[in-house]
Amino acid sequence: MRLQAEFRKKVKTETIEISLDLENEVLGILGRSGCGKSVTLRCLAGILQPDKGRIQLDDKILFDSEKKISEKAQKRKIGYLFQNYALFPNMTVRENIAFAFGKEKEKDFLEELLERFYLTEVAELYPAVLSGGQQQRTAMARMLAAKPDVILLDEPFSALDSFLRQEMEREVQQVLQSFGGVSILVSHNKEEIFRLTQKCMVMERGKIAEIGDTKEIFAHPKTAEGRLLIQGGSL
Ligand SMILES: Nc1ncnc2c1ncn2[C@@H]1O[C@H](COP(=O)(O)OP(=O)(O)OP(=O)(O)O)[C@@H](O)[C@H]1O
Repeated sequence: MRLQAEFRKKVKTETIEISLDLENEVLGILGRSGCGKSVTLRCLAGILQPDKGRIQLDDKILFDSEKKISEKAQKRKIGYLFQNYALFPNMTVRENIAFAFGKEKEKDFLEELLERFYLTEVAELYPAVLSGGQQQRTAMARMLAAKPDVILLDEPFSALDSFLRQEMEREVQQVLQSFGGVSILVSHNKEEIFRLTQKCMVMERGKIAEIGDTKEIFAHPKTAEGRLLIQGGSL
C-alpha cells in the first residue's frame, strides 16, 4: 500500500501543511504540543477536511479539493486509535469489536481478535470496568476488525502508567509488524518513536521541519527543532 498526501488546513493562527509519500512503513510524528499532529491524522482519516490538497491510497483518491472528492471517514479503510480509545461505553468488549464489522458477521475473526488481544475473559464486560491495558487492547481489536489499509495511532500510550506502557508497546509493535502496511504513530515520547518507526517526521508549527529515516534523524537531526526534540529536554 502506498499513501500519498499533500494538503493544507488552516487552524486558528497556523496553517498545517503536509506532504507525505509512504509505502508499507511506519512513520513517527514528533512535535511540540499544538504543532498539528492530531489535525494531520484527522485530515488523513477524513474526520477533518483539508482546505486544499489531495490524499491518495494506491490508486484510490480519498480526497481531492479540485475534483471535489472527499470520501467519508467510514469508507477510507483507515484505522484510528484515539488517545482515549473512544470505546462505546454502553457496549461490551465483544459488541465494541463487532461494531467495526461490516454487514457480514465474521464470528471466527471476532473470536480470533478476542484471543489475540487476551480479551476472551472480559468479552462480556463494559469499558468502564476494564483496566487501561484492556481498554487499549479492545480499541486495537476494534481497529483491526475493520481490516484497515492504513493504521493511525495518536499517542497510544498516553493514558497508561509506565509498567503498562512497556507491555502495550510490545503489543503495538507486534500489531505494526504483522500489519505490514502504512502506519503513522504520533507520540511525545522520542524513545517510542525510535523503537517503533522506520521513518520520522519532525513537525514545527504546522509544517514539516524534517523527515527521513528514523535512525538517521535521531543520529543527526538537521534542524534546530529536530535537535531540540531529539537531543534536548523533555517535550
Ligand atoms: N477540529 C479542529 N478545528 C480547528 N482547529 C483545530 C481542531 N483541532 C485542533 N485544532 C487546532 O489546531 C492546532 C493543532 O492542534 P493538534 O491537536 O493537531 O496539535 P497536536 O500537535 O496534536 O498537539 P498535542 O501534542 O497537544 O496533542 C491547535 O492550535 C488546535 O487548537
